[in-house]
Amino acid sequence: MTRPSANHIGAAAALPRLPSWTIVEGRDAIQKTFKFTDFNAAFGFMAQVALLAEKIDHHPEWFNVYNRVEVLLATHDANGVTELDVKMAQFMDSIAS
Ligand SMILES: C[C@H](O)[C@H](O)[C@H]1CNC2=NC(N)=NC(=O)C2=N1
Repeated sequence: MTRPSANHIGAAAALPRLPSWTIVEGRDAIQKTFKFTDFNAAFGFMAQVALLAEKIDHHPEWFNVYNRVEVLLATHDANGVTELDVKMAQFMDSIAS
């Protein structure tokens, strides 16, 4: 797999391709809260994302309580949103049920 570009594109440019995500206030980042049936489903989601994160060396900021996973995506090296974040967001959407 080719690693997507880590060039800065910005949250506003990413959002049209990610309709269910929102822009973070005061920071160039995007966010979404995922809800699952239970902790097992939430943690299964996180485990799948963790495998991609290691593969592309790009890691989400997230917070989990029981069936809820709050995700924030940004590329620290670029000080904002890049194609890596778009890819990660699209992958999360594709595996969340
Ligand atoms: C040194 C290492 O390549 C970097 O810290 C990687 C790892 N994971 C990362 N994750 C995210 N979200 N942004 C980064 O800039 C980033 N950089």
